[in-house]
Amino acid sequence: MTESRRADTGNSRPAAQQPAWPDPELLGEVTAGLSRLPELVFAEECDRLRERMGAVARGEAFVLQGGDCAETFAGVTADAINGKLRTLLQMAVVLTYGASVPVVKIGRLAGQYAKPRSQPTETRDGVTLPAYRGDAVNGLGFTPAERRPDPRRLLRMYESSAATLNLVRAFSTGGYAGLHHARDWNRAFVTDSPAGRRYEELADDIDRSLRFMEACGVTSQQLHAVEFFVSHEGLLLDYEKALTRTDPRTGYAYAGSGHMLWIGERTRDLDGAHVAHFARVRNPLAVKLGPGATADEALGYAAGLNPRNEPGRLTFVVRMGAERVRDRLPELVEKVRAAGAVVAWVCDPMHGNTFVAPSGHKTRRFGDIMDEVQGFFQVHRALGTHAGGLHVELTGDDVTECVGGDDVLVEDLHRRYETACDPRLNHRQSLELAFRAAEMLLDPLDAPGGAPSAGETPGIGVSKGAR
Ligand SMILES: O=C[C@H](O)[C@H](O)COP(=O)(O)O
Ligand SMILES: C=C(OP(=O)(O)O)C(=O)O
Repeated sequence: MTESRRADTGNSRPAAQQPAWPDPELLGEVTAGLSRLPELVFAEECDRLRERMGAVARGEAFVLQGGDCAETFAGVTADAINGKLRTLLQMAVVLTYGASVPVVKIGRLAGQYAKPRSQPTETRDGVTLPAYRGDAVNGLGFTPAERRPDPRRLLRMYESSAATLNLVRAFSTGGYAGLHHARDWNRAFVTDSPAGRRYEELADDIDRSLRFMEACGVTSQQLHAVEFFVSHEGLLLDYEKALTRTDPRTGYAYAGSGHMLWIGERTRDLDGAHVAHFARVRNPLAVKLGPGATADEALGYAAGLNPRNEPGRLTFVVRMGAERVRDRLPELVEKVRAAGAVVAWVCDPMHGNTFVAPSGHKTRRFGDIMDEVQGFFQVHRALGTHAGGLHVELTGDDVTECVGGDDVLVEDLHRRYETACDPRLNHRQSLELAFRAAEMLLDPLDAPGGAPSAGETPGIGVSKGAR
């Protein structure tokens, strides 16, 4: 099995992290079928998100991007999707209200079905099989049949994304996402936590403000709907290419698979097929930057992916790790600014802080996550640049995958460890992160930062997953 192969992306660059599809003929049939299906998102929506991200790049707004590490086909249920949406909306309300900043809301949703992996194979008890690469490629079960890449899964990716997006659209425009329901979003969750109680108080404040506005005769449609976008890693070039469409209005190509696509840490080779492919589409794009990213690379993405230097086209999602963000980030930000490149800077405090607990679970400490967020805000405050947003892996479910925050201990990890790939924040941890981030946005120097919270054991664990 080869780890990478050339995808037919209209260029002959090497494509990293592509599955070794065993049946090229079947792959061809599937991608031909996909290319006949309607796009999942519309060019106008992508343009609108690019405008919103332009406000982030100019320092006028903040972006919250979040959702599963790996969506699964079995996870396409109304409860699971609503839980993620409500969690994101609650976090956005906390940030908007707490820090008085408009928040652009983007899900890691409706397309996050493929994963890049550190190793192409996995070995258990002497048996070696292909690594799980997301439901779009193979199954999580550790059997040869499950782990065999099957291109028909790309069709299920499309269908699952369409079903999810349908719910997202209904949710965001059907009334329930309006601010009048801010309290209701909390109802289905366990509210008996410090962050849950704090949220209830905030919802009271919002209710009072809305009643005041209504009493003054102020009504706005905007209070009854929410603008919500979807994003995923643009990893599987066979799928992305099949979903690329030309916009008849302008003649530009758009990725029809999601509003925003990001290029991952493992596929961001400036001479690679991912950068070449996404340079051709008009969607807003992001590139993940790990601790090894250089300023020259950052400038290369700016030149290659945003040659017109359009605000909102390019976002850098920084995932350096709590230990490195304060050392590594300033040089990148300074050189990008000095070159006059307009980008949005977003913090992913998850991917540089992964380690394996003694129980064998991949996890992250809430304290490390908050420490990286604080370091990110501090760097931008010191340089006078805009800390533009957060990119987090989360779920509305009451999982035990990340330690700390409110109540998850290392001993608890096995209780509800349900992720198909990396550990996610649960609902309580997500809310707590939003409250703390809102405080940091106001004052990154004095806000309570990354001190370990109850339940965390500093110093446990090995194998930092920096890349
Ligand atoms: O989500 C990110 C990556 O796909 C993930 O961290 C890779 O995990 P691995 O190092 O276990 O392959
Ligand atoms: C793979 C991911 O992250 P990164 O590319 O930063 O490792 C991810 O966000 O799912």
